[in-house]
Amino acid sequence: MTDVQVEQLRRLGPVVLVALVGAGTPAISPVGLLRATLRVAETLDAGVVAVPLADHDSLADPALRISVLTSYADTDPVVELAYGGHLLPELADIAEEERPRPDEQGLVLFFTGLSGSGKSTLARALMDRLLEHGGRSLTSLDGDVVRRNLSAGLTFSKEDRETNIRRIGWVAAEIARHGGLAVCSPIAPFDRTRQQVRAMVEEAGGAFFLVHVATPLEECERRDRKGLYAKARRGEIPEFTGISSPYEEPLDADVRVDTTGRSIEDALEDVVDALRDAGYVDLTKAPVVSRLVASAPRTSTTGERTSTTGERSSTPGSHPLRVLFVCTANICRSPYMELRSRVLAGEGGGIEFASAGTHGFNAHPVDRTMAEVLAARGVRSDLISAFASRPLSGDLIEAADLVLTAEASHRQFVLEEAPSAFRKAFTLGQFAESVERADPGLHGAELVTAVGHRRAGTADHHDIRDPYRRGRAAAEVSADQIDALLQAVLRRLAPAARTTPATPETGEQ
Ligand SMILES: Nc1ncnc2c1ncn2[C@@H]1O[C@H](COP(=O)(O)OS(=O)(=O)O)[C@@H](OP(=O)(O)O)[C@H]1O
Ligand SMILES: Nc1ncnc2c1ncn2[C@@H]1O[C@H](COP(=O)(O)OP(=O)(O)O)[C@@H](O)[C@H]1O
Repeated sequence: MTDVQVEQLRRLGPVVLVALVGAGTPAISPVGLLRATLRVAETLDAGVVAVPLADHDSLADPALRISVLTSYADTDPVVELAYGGHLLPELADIAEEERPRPDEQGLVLFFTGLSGSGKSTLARALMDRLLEHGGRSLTSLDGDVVRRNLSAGLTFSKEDRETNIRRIGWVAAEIARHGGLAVCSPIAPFDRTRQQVRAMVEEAGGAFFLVHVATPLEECERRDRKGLYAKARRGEIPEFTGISSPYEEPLDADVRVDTTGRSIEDALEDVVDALRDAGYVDLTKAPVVSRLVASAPRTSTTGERTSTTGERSSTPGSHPLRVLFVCTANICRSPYMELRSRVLAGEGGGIEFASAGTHGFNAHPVDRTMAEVLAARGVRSDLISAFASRPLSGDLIEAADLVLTAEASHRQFVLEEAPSAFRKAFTLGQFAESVERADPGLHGAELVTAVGHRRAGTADHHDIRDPYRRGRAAAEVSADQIDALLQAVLRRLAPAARTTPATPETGEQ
């Protein structure tokens, strides 16, 4: 309440102050609002009534607010407070207490930059760090993914780009309003639209943190991962940002990162440091362990749940859990994982296993050496000979509930193909380490969801080296490593299944 408003009240004579204290007060909590109203009433000839109202903030429904107020007022006039003025000094302490600490405030991390500058890559790497850290609900609004869903059908005209960015801004602001953290990574080439997003987020009580991925056009064009720059230069794509459509460099970025000649980890540190210095989140500190399980939403028992990132997670009993293993060519490590899992999980585990390769051939058999190792470890020869390799596709990732890769580079590939899979894609080693840390009471799909919200970081020792063409001994080493990890994972994913010992001597027949 401001000095202008109190003056207005004084002129009215005896008044009843109606504090609308329901959900939907954007800038102040119901308790804060009531405390402030009572304090102001002390200085006036005023009574106070607290009325809970579901959503009186909604400007779309002023009729509700007015009808509630008029029914309280009966025949007395209803007066709305004027806008403007300065906050009363006697309310400063309440306002101070109401202000969320920066590390609790809703937060929008907005990456902007040219196509190929590294926005998605850095945003994904940051999300990994945030997920390892835990403690905050996290939503990804990647440019490409938004274009396929929320903004499907929009073109790249100036007008449609602005609509696209405002949509992202609106969703991000709603996430921030509820204390969540949104990571957005569109090109967002226009300063005015970025400013609009900033205003929307701040109006919702959130903080807006702008990361300018300032990789120069020449470097983006040199990378040209999707071949779009070449097409744009040939005139095959009109209005291409940087070539035939402008990119307005931000002057208000919280951090500016040029990724040229730098590793992803190195470039990410600039963002991590800036976030820490701004007081929003300190990813250089130890993770928030206590929220490990509490923050992970449980799946409901009534059907499939679609998360904010669009990935699907199965409800126990609704369908078998679908696990997809991924390596390079899908002839050595991932077939081993797939076929060996079937043996280790046995019947009744409620899990379906599949595999694919980031550079998989179509319909190649299992590598001969690995086939021998599989046979020696109890996998039936008809299963081995029926195996046919295949390349990884977006559809396969989409259909899986859990994607486990041999190496971190495979996981990176998966996320480039399907950025929204970030909660369900892990290296096998990373997932095994994560399940060890998760609530021991969680299994199956619930365990996958929990680990998706809080996982171990990736580490070099998680990678399973490629034994292809390195002889039987190398294949055995990889097989031992995989077996140990599969045992750790399967006994938690499917505790009801019989999980056989890992060693060949005692292997399943
Ligand atoms: N004409 C044109 N200009 C720029 N980009 C184009 C265009 N046509 C298609 N693409 C692909 O779409 C991705 C950019 O979409 P955005 O939604 O982020 O763009 S914008 O913010 O609305 O300007 C962008 O993806 P990223 O490379 O991930 O940025 C491109 O792959
Ligand atoms: N330091 C770095 N940070 C981010 N990306 C990098 C870096 N170095 C090289 N790259 C590569 O640049 C490309 C950036 O692609 P992407 O993240 O999809 O960009 P954008 O989302 O901006 O279009 C990726 O192939 C990535 O591996």
